Amino acid sequence: MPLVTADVLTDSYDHIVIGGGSAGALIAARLSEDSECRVLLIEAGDASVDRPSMVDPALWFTNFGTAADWQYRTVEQPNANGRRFDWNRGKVLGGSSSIDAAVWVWGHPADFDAWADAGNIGWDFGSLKPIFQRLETRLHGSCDGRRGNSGRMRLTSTSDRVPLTTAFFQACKEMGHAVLDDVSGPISEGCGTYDFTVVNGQRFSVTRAFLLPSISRPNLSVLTDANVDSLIFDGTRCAGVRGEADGKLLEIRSRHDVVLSAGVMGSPRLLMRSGVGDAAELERLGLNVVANLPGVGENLHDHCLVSAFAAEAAAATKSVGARLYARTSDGIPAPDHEVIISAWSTGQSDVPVERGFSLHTALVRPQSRGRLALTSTDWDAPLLIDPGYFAEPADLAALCTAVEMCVDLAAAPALLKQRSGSVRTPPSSKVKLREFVRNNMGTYWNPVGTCSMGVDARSVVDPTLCVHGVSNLRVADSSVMPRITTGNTLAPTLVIAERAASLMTAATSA
Ligand SMILES: Cc1cc2nc3c(=O)[nH]c(=O)nc-3n(C[C@H](O)[C@H](O)[C@H](O)COP(=O)(O)OP(=O)(O)OC[C@H]3O[C@@H](n4cnc5c(N)ncnc54)[C@H](O)[C@@H]3O)c2cc1C
Repeated sequence: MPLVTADVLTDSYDHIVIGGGSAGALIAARLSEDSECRVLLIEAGDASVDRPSMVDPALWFTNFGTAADWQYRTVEQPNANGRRFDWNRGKVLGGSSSIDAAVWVWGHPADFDAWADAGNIGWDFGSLKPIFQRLETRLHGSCDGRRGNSGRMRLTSTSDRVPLTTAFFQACKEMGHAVLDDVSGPISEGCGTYDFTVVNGQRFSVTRAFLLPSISRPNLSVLTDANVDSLIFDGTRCAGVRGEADGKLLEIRSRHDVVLSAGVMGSPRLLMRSGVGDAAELERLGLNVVANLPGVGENLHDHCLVSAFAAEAAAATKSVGARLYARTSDGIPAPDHEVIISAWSTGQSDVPVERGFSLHTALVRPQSRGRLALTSTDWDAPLLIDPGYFAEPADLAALCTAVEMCVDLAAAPALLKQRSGSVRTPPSSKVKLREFVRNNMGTYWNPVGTCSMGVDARSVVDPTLCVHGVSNLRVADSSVMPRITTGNTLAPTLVIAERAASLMTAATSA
């Protein structure tokens, strides 16, 4: 891969993009389509995306705890019986899209309409739908005007139905849920198959989709193994970045906007280290205040996932690729939980892992909010990461109801036929079920929200993704989501990135 080294960098570029992850890789590729625009992309991780653990999507979790994982860890969660959680994030070109589970889901239209209703003009579903379509190519399955067929992200659908998939759909039907064509595009209530960012059995990450086809452009410089330490400000104008690569200190200027795409932890961290954040908190740490933005690091939230049910399967099966979106109560604008069926069993029980199946459920419209903060100005100091799991009691209640719905689903006649031998069910008493959920839930790897987009005093970026109170600086990644989407977060993050690139191109050519 033609990458640059620190010694060939020039003193300034038109744009500097910090973080070559999902959003940053796309933005750098898009901005460099203008051959007059010199773009520098800086990534802390390396470029070895051809290691087997990244090429084979089934090995995604084997990247955990390696050098390609930032290996963040939350603080103790009082509502999860004091447990701490490992939060994996990709530290490699392509970022978390290089180590994720490769599921592709747009989200529910109500998610984006709620962003727009909060004052974020242009972020309603109707406006974003063409961007989702423009991003994707669905290699199998119908597009029928709803989905895209000429975008860079190539998707494989799970259209080959193993008996377990058919039984899952039948059981959903028996429980009164709709059976849909697919649940990968705009989410509706019901069950269906979904798409993966996988082509011919290999991961099709953002690096492959966007960066590799652009990387030999003379106006695009991609520097890996380089850590950005802070932003340079001339007054309140962001003028460039400071960092380190190959043991060399870097100080590089940017003519136009610097784009912060360092992810849900990296972006607020760099803002705060550079003097943009809650003034009192920054002063306490001895940092100079450039802009008082109390919302930086606030609004951290995540989906949480629990394995609800496992059973020995009547026949071994390989892949499933189906899920259900449903509601735990009436009166909410969209489904609030997702049920995933997997062709292996999980949990501590005598159900054999390889010859079992499981139902997992995730709370996909959580109300709880946490925060991220610096603990010190030392780069190596751990971040304070508090997702605030179940800070709102309604979240625990909803996840318990979702687990009960999984148990009922597993008892529906169609799935009952797929079971043989041992099963693992959660406790039936309400009190014990709450304990079960507190003790067994974990991250669904979708944290967002720490540089929230909006127009109120707690927001960090405006609807054009420009940071409030300073100039020449945008944030464009999963951190700007004001509230999490109902599905996994890669596709919406790429929509944010596409929109950021369009807004920037329009601004520089104006
Ligand atoms: C294990 C796992 C499984 C997941 N599974 C799915 C899934 O199946 N489907 C789905 O839709 N979503 C999934 N997600 C979520 C999805 O991957 C993320 O929402 C999305 O990739 C976030 O993109 P981002 O650009 O915000 O951040 P990232 O992709 O994490 O990119 C941030 C980049 O910035 C770099 N960086 C950070 N700090 C600095 C610095 N100081 N200097 C230079 N570079 C820096 C990082 O190294 C990284 O490359 C998963 C995530 C994980 C971790």
